[in-house]
Order: sequence, then C-alpha cells, then structure tokens
Amino acid sequence: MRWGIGYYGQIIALGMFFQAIFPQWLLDQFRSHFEKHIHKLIGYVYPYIQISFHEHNAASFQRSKAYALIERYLSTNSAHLAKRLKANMFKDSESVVLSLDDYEEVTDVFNGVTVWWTSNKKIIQQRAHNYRGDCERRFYQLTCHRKHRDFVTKVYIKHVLDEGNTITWKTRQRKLYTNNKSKDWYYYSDTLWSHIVFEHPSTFDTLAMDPKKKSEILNDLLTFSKSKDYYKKVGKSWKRGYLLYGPPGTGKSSMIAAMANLLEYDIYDLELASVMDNTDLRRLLIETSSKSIIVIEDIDCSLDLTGQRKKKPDDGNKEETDPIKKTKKDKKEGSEVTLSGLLNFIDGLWSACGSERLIVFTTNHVEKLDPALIRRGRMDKHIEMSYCCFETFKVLANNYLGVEEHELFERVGRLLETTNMTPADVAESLMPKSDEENVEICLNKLIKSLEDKKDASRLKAIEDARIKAEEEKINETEQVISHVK
Ligand SMILES: Nc1ncnc2c1ncn2[C@@H]1O[C@H](COP(=O)(O)OP(=O)(O)OP(=O)(O)O)[C@@H](O)[C@H]1O
Repeated sequence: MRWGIGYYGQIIALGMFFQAIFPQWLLDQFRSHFEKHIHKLIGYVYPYIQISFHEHNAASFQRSKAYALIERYLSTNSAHLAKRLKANMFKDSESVVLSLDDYEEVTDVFNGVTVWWTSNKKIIQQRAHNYRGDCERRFYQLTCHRKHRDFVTKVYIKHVLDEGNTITWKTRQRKLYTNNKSKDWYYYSDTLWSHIVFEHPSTFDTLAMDPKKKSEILNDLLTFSKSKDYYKKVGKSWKRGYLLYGPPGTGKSSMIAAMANLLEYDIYDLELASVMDNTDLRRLLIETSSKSIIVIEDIDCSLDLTGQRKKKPDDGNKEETDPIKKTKKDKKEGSEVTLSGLLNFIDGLWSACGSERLIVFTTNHVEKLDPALIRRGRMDKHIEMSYCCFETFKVLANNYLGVEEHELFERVGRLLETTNMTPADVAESLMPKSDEENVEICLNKLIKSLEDKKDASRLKAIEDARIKAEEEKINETEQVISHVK
C-alpha cells in the first residue's frame, strides 16, 4: 500500500498554490496596465502637469526658502511683472520684491520649453482648543506639458532656484559693520558687530590712480573671487590680504569701498582700540560672514612694534562714577590685543572659518609696521597709494568737471611733476563751489593752489637748508672750541 495525497490531492494542492500566488500577480498586472492607460487617457484629455510650491513649511510654519527664491526669480525675469511695477511693489527689509497677483499667469520659456506660473492661495479652517479661524496658505503653481516633466523637475526648477539665489545675493543691501559700539550696547546686545547699510558710491571707475596699476588690482580681485576651486586645490583658505599704504587723502578708504562695490561684499571695519583682548578678537572674527572685507585702518596707530596695544589719548584719567560702567572700563583698560593675536587673526587656524574674504590693512607709515605682519602670505598684495600724477588728475577732472581734454591740462601736468598734492586736495580744488564756477575757473583754482604749494615747498626747502647750514656751523664751532680746550 502506498501512502500519499493521491492524484486528486496533488491537483488540489497545486490549485491552492496558484490561488495564493495568482490573484496578487494578476491584480498587480491589471493595475499597472490600467494605470498606464488611465494616465495616457488623462494625457490625451489634459496633457499638462502641475507642481505646487507652498509659502510655508507645513510642519514648522517657517517661510519656505524655495518659495522666496521663486518669488525673486519671477519678479526679476518677468517683463510682464516689471511693467506693472507700481501696482504690486512692497518693500521688505532687504530689497524691493514684486509679487504676482492671485491667479495671474506668467509665462516663462527656458531652453525652448514653456512653463506657466500662477500665484494661488488656499483657505484652510483651523481649529485648536482656544482658536478657531481661517488661515491662508499661499503657493506658486507651475504648469508644464507632461512630456517635459523630467526636464522641468530636473533642470528647470534647479535653474529657477539658482537664479533666485543669485538675484537675492545681488539685490540685497550690503552692510558696513563696526565693533565700535556705544558702551551701553555691551550691556544690551549679544552681537559683537553693529551695522548700517553700506552705500558708498566709490567704484573703480571713479577711483583716480595710474590706469595700469588700477587694472592690475581689478584683475587680481576678480581672479580671487573666481578661485574657490583653486584655493581648495592648493590647500589654502580662500582669503587674500591687501596692504594699502600712502599719505592721508590718497584714496585708501575710497579703494576699499570700490573693492566692496566691485565684488559686492560686506565690510567689517574693525577698530582694534575697541577690542578687549585676543579672545575678543577671535570672537569678532567668528562672527564675520563670508564674502566680506575685514578692514583695519591705520594699523600703525593700533599696535606698536612690540605688539603692545597703544592707549588712546582720550582714555584719560576721568573717574567713572557708574559702578557697572567702572567695572567694564577697568576690564577694557586691563585687556590688550597683541601682535601674535593679530597674526593669528589673519592666518591662524580660526581665520579659516568662513571663506571668500579679503583682509585689508591701511597705514600712512608702512615703515613702522612689523615685517611679520605684512609679509607675503599674510598681506599678499602691497598697494602704494601715491600723490596725484597726471593720469590720476585726468580721472578726477572727468569725475568732477566732466572733461577729458582742456588747454589748461598741460600746465596742470607740468606742475604735478614737481609738486606733491594728494588726490583729495586736487579733488577739492576741482569741485565747483557755485553755479558760476565753470571748468576753466576750477582748473585755474587748481593751478593756483599747485603754484602756492610749489612756492611753499621751495621756501620750506630753503629754510630747511638754512637751518641745516646753521646747525653744521654750530657743530663745527663746538668742535673747534673743544679742540682748543
Ligand atoms: N585716488 C582717489 N580717487 C578718487 N578720489 C579720491 C582719491 N583719493 C582721495 N580721493 C577723494 O578724497 C577723499 C578722501 O580720500 P580717502 O578717505 O579715500 O583717503 P585716505 O587715503 O583713506 O585718507 P586717510 O589716510 O586720511 O584715511 C575721498 O572722499 C575722495 O573723494
């Protein structure tokens, strides 16, 4: 006798097996087939797809970054929107943004693909224990043809967000920061820097200096700003030091403003005299942002050769009566920034926090600076801002009087060859002081002040020579007397 499930048993088992597998398989087959056809069918009737970008993140209620970038992109790239600038303009803290009216459509064409944007809103009823009310949810809706789905989701949206980022960066208001705050600020604020909007009009066009030198600096700056990968490749942090030196009024501050305007950087004007100690200096550094210029003006007045901080003349002996302020003042006077602290600030480990940064020192007396402070690698480029030469004068004449040529130019040129006058003084003479002062009057004013200066320096040279001769005579007489004795 044989034991087993038998012929019928085998068939039933097989049946049960297929029943277990097939329904699912069949259903899956059917669904995928069916869905494909349904999509095709919808595609024939309505061949477009829509993608929404909500203003607020549902979970955190924070404003969505993508929404803000799309807003920037649409407001700048839509000629249609630009036309009705007056209608929908509102000013946020940073810059002007144009918004799209509800349900208004804007068409955008990118690489031959057309998409349509609309601004929309949804009213949602909210019910919390103690709150009941409607809440408005705004969103942008992007419509495109179904066949461009991949291109739109993978390429176009990335393009919109990148452009939005660039526009945001370009249209933002730049800032001028300072660490020199009123004393009370220290008690009420956690931030080390205070700022105002930076709106200096100086540019490389208005900057008067030798054109060859100017274009060299311009190229240097532009190359720096595009060298992210290069700095990474050579293992250097992405920063560059500039030392600007020359007599007062030769345009050092104007140069810094022109640099900031060219690269669209913020400026951190660091006043070393207000920094308590090296730790404070490091904290200030950490709080600076990328794409910025850190400036220390008149560096020779802040540190002496031994690296000790100089006391401000008006620090004085005034007795502080307010006990809180007294403690603070005592603390400030007891602290100091050292040369090594400053060197660490420029190229120590901490200086690598943040990137794309320029560090600029200015001084009227380059010879007084410690060589360690200005060696290449720390201050990569040394720029001398000098007295006005003929080329410099031509830029100033164009800026202040709007002339490129004049018969008096030759005379001015000859005088500038023999007389040291700063661009600030030249600019002052060239600036018309009333409506009656025309080009000729202004140029004659400049010639007069150049001649006066030349005479004054000649007289000074004669006087110096006389004093020197007298001193030599006295020395000689003293030597003769001592010899006779
Ligand atoms: N090279 C220049 N090009 C254009 N304008 C200049 C130049 N130099 C000076 N000026 C004019 O003179 C004024 C003073 O110049 P600026 O403050 O830039 O000089 P500075 O060298 O920084 O002086 P200081 O050493 O005293 O700070 C500026 O407002 C500017 O109008």
